[in-house]
Amino acid sequence: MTLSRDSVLAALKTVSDPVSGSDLVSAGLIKALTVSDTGDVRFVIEVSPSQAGQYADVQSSAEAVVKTLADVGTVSVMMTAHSTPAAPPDLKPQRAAPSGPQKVPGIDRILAIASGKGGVGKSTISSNLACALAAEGRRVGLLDADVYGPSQPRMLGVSGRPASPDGKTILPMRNFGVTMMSIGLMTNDDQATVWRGPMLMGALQQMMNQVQWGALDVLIVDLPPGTGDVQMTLTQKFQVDGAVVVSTPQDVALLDARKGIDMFNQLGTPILGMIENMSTHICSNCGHEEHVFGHGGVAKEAEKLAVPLLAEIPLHLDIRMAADGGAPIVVSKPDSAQAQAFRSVARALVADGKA
Ligand SMILES: Nc1ncnc2c1ncn2[C@@H]1O[C@H](COP(=O)(O)OP(=O)(O)OP(=O)(O)O)[C@@H](O)[C@H]1O
Repeated sequence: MTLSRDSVLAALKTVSDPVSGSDLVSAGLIKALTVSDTGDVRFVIEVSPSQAGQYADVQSSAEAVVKTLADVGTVSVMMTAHSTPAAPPDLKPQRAAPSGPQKVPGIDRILAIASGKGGVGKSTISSNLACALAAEGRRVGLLDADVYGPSQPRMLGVSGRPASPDGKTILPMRNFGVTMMSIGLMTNDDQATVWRGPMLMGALQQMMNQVQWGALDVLIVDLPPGTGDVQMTLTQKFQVDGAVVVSTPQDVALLDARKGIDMFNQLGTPILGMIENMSTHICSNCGHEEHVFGHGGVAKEAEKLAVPLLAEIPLHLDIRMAADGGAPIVVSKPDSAQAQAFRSVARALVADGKA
């Protein structure tokens, strides 16, 4: 027998909601419930912050009741709060320093890889850069925060669900010298689309603080495309040391990249530079080069925005095949020109003390 979602929900129905008087499930407080094949259970209890005090014992009661179920594995419960409307401005001088972005213990630097538009190769760049930094001897972590299309497990050739032997911390995956965790591995495939702000915030914090990253020189965060909740939460809660913005040379991708750069500027995150991906197409048969998406667009944009152009990565069949095959080109064809393009970005970042 394997543990079913329904039996977990039935158990949670026996825990009463101290505010509405009904139970946690009927009150709609249980979110993002997942039950793995091995019976590991995770869910979020989402409450209003003004009422959070009344829920002091609810988290432990919910955990306890699920733990009594047959065939249950580890049980991981998170409590999150809805955001409330902003309070009226306090015109008195502030004494306590506002709690700004925090450093994560054990992680020396956080590097965000962003793009304005989807499908421009942000995840491909993240995985290759992570492997290239590992090849430079750096202790590298890769957090796949792309809730809408997590791809790092496939790109790094790892599968299965992350284990949590003590029910509190999560063991990351590891391959090619890179320690990897994906938010996508915490949910069922169809759940990612219903994630909302507070849940994302809770999940991102869990990824940062509860994953056993070990000591890292750099944690690369592969962000979802655009300028949404994940970007905001990451930069507001954690000290992000730099962002790399990936774009193709096309006008439409560049327009979105500009919005991304603008967002990081507003949030005070240093932009380390831009990477032009799919810069030029190199035919894998004859080596002929053509500029499928135009040429030099990102270089011009980088100059205009006064940020460095870190690399121009060609559109090459080998890069796509390596990504789909679960071993990034930096690992599978380390001597190729394409792999060397990633290696030089990694070397430059290390030389600048950025990674
Ligand atoms: N330089 C390249 N040459 C060949 N194929 C590439 C290159 N860069 C990316 N690709 C391919 O393009 C597709 C999209 O890339 P990727 O998933 O990295 O993009 P993304 O920006 O992370 O997308 P999403 O927004 O969906 O997360 C993948 O199939 C990948 O293998």
